[in-house]
Amino acid sequence: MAVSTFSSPTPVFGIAEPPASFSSTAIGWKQPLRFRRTKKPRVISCDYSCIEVRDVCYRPPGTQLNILNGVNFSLREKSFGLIFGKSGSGKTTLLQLLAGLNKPTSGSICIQGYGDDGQPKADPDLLPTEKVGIVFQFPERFFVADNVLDEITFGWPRQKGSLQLKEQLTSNLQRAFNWVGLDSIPLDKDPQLLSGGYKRRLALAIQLVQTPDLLILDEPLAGLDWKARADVAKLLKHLKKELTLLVVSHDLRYGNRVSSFSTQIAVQNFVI
Ligand SMILES: Nc1ncnc2c1ncn2[C@@H]1O[C@H](COP(=O)(O)OP(=O)(O)OP(=O)(O)O)[C@@H](O)[C@H]1O
Repeated sequence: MAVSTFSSPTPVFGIAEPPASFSSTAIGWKQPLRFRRTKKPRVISCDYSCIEVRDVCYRPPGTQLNILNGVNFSLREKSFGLIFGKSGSGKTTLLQLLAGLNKPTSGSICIQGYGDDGQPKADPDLLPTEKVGIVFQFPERFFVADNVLDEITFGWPRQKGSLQLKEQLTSNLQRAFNWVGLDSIPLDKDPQLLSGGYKRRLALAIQLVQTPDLLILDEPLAGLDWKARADVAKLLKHLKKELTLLVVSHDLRYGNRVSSFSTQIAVQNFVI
């Protein structure tokens, strides 16, 4: 498995050496690092932070074999990263660690702040798992409600005392609907009657209400037709302006085209 990161707002296909701070270790599958940069990074003279996975190993409890061995990568805020690797190489395991569903056996997952000189500003903080959103594969299969509003508010607190939190969530909901372009959809519509692309938008909105800093998407385009793929890819490109995106794919060809994840599909949309 390999991890690529991109910080360019407009991806253009290209290959470059990884920055010094970036390294990757093949996991299970001995694949050398593939790093594709889209453009020369802009030199931004201000502080910034990176989500950093440092020497992470994971061995499931009760087993003798590490699924992940010394994984390292750094993903700058508001950038787009891709985890790709063969089936069984450990992608899902890694995203479960990032989302806090499991803990690394060793190593750490943290946020490191840097000054404009590129030097770490202070000790890193552990990545707060409540700031990580995750959209699993085929999220629409897990829809439980019979209307859009109930679907999106399904996990909200039900207790009386949490009015302030609900107000905050409602305001976030409005923003999330605008972000993903769901504002024209009636809230009483059955989610199962939405098109494939709109179902994915709804799954994204559910996560965006919680205002994550990092949004992980497992195969976000899987099972969609070309139009819905173009639609969702365009949306992801838009979302990258607001938060950090990490996309997981088992399709190596998809990985090879990662830098055109947004642009190729946008071109396809343009041509058609
Ligand atoms: N709890 C566990 N105990 C033992 N082995 C496990 C456990 N969880 C996962 N594995 C094994 O670890 C390996 C990596 O699994 P993982 O699901 O992370 O791979 P993946 O890259 O996401 O695969 P895919 O692309 O097929 O979804 C697999 O061989 C899997 O069988």
